[in-house]
Amino acid sequence: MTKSICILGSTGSIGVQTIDVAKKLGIKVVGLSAHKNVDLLIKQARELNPDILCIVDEKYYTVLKENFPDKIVVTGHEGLISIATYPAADLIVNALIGISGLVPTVEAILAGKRVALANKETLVTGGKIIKRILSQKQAKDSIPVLIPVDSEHSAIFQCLVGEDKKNIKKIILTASGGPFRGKKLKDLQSVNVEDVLKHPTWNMGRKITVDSATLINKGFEVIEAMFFFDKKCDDIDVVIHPQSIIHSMVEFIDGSVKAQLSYPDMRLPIEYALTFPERGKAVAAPLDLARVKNLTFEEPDFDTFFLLKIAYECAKKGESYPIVLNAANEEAVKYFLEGKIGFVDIMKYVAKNIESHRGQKVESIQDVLEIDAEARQKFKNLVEGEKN
Ligand SMILES: NC(=O)C1=CN([C@@H]2O[C@H](COP(=O)(O)OP(=O)(O)OC[C@H]3O[C@@H](n4cnc5c(N)ncnc54)[C@H](OP(=O)(O)O)[C@@H]3O)[C@@H](O)[C@H]2O)C=CC1
Ligand SMILES: CC(=O)[C@@H](O)[C@H](O)COP(=O)(O)O
Ligand SMILES: [Mn+2]
Repeated sequence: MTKSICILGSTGSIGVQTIDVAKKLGIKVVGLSAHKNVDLLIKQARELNPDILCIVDEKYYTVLKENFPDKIVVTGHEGLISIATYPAADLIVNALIGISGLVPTVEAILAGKRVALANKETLVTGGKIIKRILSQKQAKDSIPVLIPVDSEHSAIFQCLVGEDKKNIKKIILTASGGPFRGKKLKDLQSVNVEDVLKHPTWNMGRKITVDSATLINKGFEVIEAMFFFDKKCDDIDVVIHPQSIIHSMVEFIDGSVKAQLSYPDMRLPIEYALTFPERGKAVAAPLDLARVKNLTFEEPDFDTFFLLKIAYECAKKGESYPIVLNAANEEAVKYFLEGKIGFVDIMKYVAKNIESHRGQKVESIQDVLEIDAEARQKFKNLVEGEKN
């Protein structure tokens, strides 16, 4: 059972819930990181007394150091690596957003750590490289080096305990459908940030909430599932399930389907990642299906939410395509949240970035980071070019 953890991104939605779960489980938190939210990081550190703290935005270093003169205080991207490889931690919880989580995941694995991975962009962008690194690491025991925190992948992981992967016929990812389920493109032209951030079932950070509204989040989860469970994207389906009670399913070759259910509460997959192969105390409310009454399912609308279709195409092509998809999307979401582009523009500009991309082989993390940087610049040129 995990005894001590570092949390990369402790001040975010997953990070805060991880602290709650760690406290309930009596797990020691020895390292915390934030990007800019130094006030919350100080509050968390006062309560948890970790050994090491990282504030990525270096202008807050002095504030942190003055508050914790006797602690290790690190900054910037290098600081994240210090947290990700901190000797006293059994397990690293990666709760960062975007590709910022990729190198810390790689460094943690190379340092012999297990990683509870919420940061799906790690596998979207670096899945091929991570898979190669993991294949070279002898698993110390039956516990995988990378444990999924993403609710769907945790659900699949739970369904696969005691199963032979060769008997998997299909993975079925469930999706809430987001705040605009049932809408058509013509209805989405004037939706604003507030509308987009009203997720119907989950309370999450801003970026993933926007990704759930465009459904690219589910596209990323298809790619994430490919790497977690060694399946091709053709064997990974998406079904719209508005209640978010079934967190995903596995269909086996004999036609039997296993599912994992609970109320939508991320503390459950977080706890499972921290306690696997045991189970912890119940943090999520016990499920009362009689109260839920209906569990409904629909086909995804790939025409309106075409980024899901594009994500499948990128998943099939692999190599640089998922990296460009993620980079363009990260930039587009940032522009949208800053009020610089509209909601439908997110999908339009990301699609344009992919259309004009000429695929490249990816052989190293350096390749990933270069392709990412190039794609971000191309996105900016595209948007600025259209504005001028
Ligand atoms: N929230 C959820 O319920 C779920 C989230 N996930 C995935 O988990 C990950 C985290 O999501 P969520 O908790 O919602 O995100 P949040 O935006 O709520 O939190 C992100 C955390 O990362 C820090 N951070 C942000 N940008 C950077 C950066 N460039 N470098 C270093 N640190 C950074 C933030 O610091 P600061 O606070 O200072 O900005 C914060 O601590 C994402 O990959 C998401 O897709 C998956 C399933 C569910
Ligand atoms: C809680 C979680 O895992 C999120 O990824 C969630 O699934 C997003 O909701 P959608 O199902 O709407 O994408
Ligand atoms: Mn998810």
